[in-house]
Amino acid sequence: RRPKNFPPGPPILPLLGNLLQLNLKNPLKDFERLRKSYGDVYSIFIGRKPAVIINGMKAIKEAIVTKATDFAGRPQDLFINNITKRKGVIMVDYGSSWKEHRRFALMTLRNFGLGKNSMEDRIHEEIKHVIGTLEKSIGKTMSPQVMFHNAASNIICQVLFATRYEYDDALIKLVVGCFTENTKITNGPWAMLYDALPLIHYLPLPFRKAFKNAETLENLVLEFIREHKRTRVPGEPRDFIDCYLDELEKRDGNGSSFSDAQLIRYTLDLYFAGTDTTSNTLLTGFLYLINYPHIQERCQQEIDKVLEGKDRASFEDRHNMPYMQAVIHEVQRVANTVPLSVFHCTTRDTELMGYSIPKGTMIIENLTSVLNEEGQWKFPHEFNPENFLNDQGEFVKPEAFMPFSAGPRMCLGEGLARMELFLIMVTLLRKFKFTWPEDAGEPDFTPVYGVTLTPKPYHMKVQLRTSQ
Ligand code: HEM
Repeated sequence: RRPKNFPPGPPILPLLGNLLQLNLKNPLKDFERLRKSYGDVYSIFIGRKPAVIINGMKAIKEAIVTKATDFAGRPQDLFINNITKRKGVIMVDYGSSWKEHRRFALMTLRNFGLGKNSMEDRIHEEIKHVIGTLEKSIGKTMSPQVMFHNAASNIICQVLFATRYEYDDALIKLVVGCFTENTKITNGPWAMLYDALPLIHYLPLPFRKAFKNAETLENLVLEFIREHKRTRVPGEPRDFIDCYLDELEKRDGNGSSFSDAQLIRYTLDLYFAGTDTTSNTLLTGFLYLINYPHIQERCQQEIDKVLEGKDRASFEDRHNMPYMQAVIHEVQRVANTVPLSVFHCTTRDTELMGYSIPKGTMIIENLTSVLNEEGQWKFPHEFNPENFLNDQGEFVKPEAFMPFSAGPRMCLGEGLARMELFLIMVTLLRKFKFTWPEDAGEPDFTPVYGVTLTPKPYHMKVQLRTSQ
């Protein structure tokens, strides 16, 4: 039963809750349908667990920005919490450990932006390898999926371990395999059964594979940490792990939440959060740009003009590229890369849009409902950079642009992601022309649902631009 004054929702079945009313392979359409019946704030039961779904900019902002700390928790009773051992940052509940670790990562990532071997240098270094891959495909068609995934993976590996891997490296294949399988298990029926039936936790069922994969990943990172401990020079960090080890030394014995075990999970969290998100956004971007050639050409004209005489783009150049900025933001809007954000949880009894929500309730912010919300966008249902341009052709960012979410739990890697998207897209569009292969049929823009939305695999034709 719904508690008193709880947000309304569809009738609940014993044990199953509303599971039968949702397409678990992709609930986005069901969420939209339920919004039409019950309003912007409604509830469903996932088995016996209540969850409040928040839709539309007004309600989402009231929750995660205005009542920020009330809604800044993470559920702690899910399968994924057992996999991540309640450490790291993404699934850690609101509290001092999360705060300390988040602050540390934000500061560290910001410091990488400075000086020699800055974040820009690291990204450009990786772009050279992407260009190398594309050059081998000139005049041919190629599938960009692995290339973009590896680029995003290598950029975050550079930040974490100051290392990059060849595109067919066995270690990276193992890492990607473990993460892919774990994401699938975590989103699948076995994780749901695990959550609903504690008695089955120790049975040899398919979800045990996820624990094994997690152990493999943790052992790999542990090896990196050991190697860093052997070779580091205190006070002269080469990468994120060195920075953390410096911090660990500084805090030693002060009852701090910093530890080797935290570092292992933190490293995995950052790797996981930083790869599929950026690479799926890039894949979506190129899918649209090759199918909207006039938009691609207009980007190239702007890039040529602004970068004339320069050997490479810098992130600062974005201020002189309103059209490119508009295109990248529009790509992020239609890509809707993390459609339901990461689940939140209320940290105390609270209220939202007149409803009462008890402490510990799972909160699902439906970012999809904001990124295509009618009334917030000039063209909510089409790919159109005009959504981010005013009448003078200047770049403007509407309030409803929240692919990184908002409030205290907002994406911690936003700065890095934006820099990657800008530098990669600008550099590649400057050098190459991308087209849809003549024999590829009609493009399918419908993404595949998951924690991140992924475009269906596609091929693109690569040509060197004549003006370069
Ligand atoms: C286009 C790329 C990206 C998108 C669209 C994206 C989106 C998001 C979203 C929607 C959340 C959930 C926020 C919430 O719970 O309210 C999130 C969290 C997070 N993201 Fe990203 N992200 C991207 C790239 C990255 C990168 C490159 C990193 C790595 C440095 C990263 C690290 C994180 C972390 C650590 C969290 C958890 C923050 C916390 O719980 O405090 N993300 N991201």
